[in-house]
Amino acid sequence: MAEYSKVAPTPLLKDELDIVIPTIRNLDFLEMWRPFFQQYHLIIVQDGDPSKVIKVPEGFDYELYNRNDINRILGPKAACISFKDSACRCFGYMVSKKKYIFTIDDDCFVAKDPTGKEINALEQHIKNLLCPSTPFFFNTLYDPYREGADFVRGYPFSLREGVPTAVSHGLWLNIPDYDAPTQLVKPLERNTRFVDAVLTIPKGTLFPMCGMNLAFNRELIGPAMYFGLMGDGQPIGRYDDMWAGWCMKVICDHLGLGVKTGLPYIWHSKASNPFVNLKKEYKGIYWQEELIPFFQSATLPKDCTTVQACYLELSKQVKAKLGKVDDYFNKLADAMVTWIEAWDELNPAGGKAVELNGPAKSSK
Ligand SMILES: O=c1ccn([C@@H]2O[C@H](COP(=O)(O)OP(=O)(O)O[C@H]3O[C@@H](CO)[C@H](O)[C@H]3O)[C@@H](O)[C@H]2O)c(=O)[nH]1
Ligand SMILES: [Mn+2]
Repeated sequence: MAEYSKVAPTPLLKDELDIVIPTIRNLDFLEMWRPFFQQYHLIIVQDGDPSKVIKVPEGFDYELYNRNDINRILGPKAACISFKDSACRCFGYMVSKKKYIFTIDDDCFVAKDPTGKEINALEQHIKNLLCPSTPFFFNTLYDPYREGADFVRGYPFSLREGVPTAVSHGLWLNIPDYDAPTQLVKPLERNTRFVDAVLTIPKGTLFPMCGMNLAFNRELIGPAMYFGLMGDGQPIGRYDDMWAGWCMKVICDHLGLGVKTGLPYIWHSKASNPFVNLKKEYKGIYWQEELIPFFQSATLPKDCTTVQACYLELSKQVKAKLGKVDDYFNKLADAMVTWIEAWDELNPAGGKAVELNGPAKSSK
């Protein structure tokens, strides 16, 4: 079980954590994060036109991959990495060699808590990841491992050790991550509610995972964090993180790993165009009425004891049960297999990841 303490300072993990940023824009937002991010290595996944030069502010240690790099490193397997969609960020998870990942969008800024203090979102994610989760029994006083809280009366002592935390899902002030129809009917709605809580998502419960402010233990669950085929040439968009969240949660439940949501908050500054979003999402809005029952009833065999084995089994079930919903899911099932093949190629089991050709640019 990860070392954590209610009172000792949160470990920086600066040599064990990479920050992955998908981008089609400039990275000026890093200036606001500099106090919290400067000590960490950044993996920047440049989407769209690879000939565009993305300027990284001075003083950050980074590696940057554009589409040419992805194609060069993965060859034909690059087809599983989306183009012209934030889903491309998962390439950063694959090439990282660190134990932890934090991914953030380039229109997310430092938020303030109700006292006006700037929130170090990365520090809170690290706290969440180093602290156990409690998926088997709900603690009504929220996170029992937090200073000033504990397990409440009636909470089984046999369950109080908790389980390792695989994912920490943060939230957003200002522009909430709403779907296009909700954005259209509530264009002016802003999230001003700061809820001071971290919750373990109970076993057997799915949730809509947003990739905007997300951290995970790459060694525990990395191969399941495939942000599915979206964007250019695909019939759907803005379901990349949702797909990853559903697959990840089924696997975490099977392997006895925890998933948390709540703190930390970031300040989401830019509402993407609701009409463009509607075009990307509309098939997903009705497909998901079939996808959710699929994931809710998905079971994995006992002999699936690694994330890769679970993921490949899930891809088989996707093909068998969702292929009839739309041929897209046959393609997605194949892409899930390709993703695992590429992951294992770049991250040989047990060994250091193979240095395949390296990034296009880096600060080194
Ligand atoms: O083609 C693209 C578009 C964008 N990006 C980068 O991805 C993130 C998110 O982009 P943006 O903030 O414009 O979009 P949102 O609607 O706010 O994103 C939310 O919806 C989810 C869609 O999957 C996403 O995970 C959420 O954050 C920025 O960093 C863009 O630069 C891209 O790489 N390619
Ligand atoms: Mn955004």
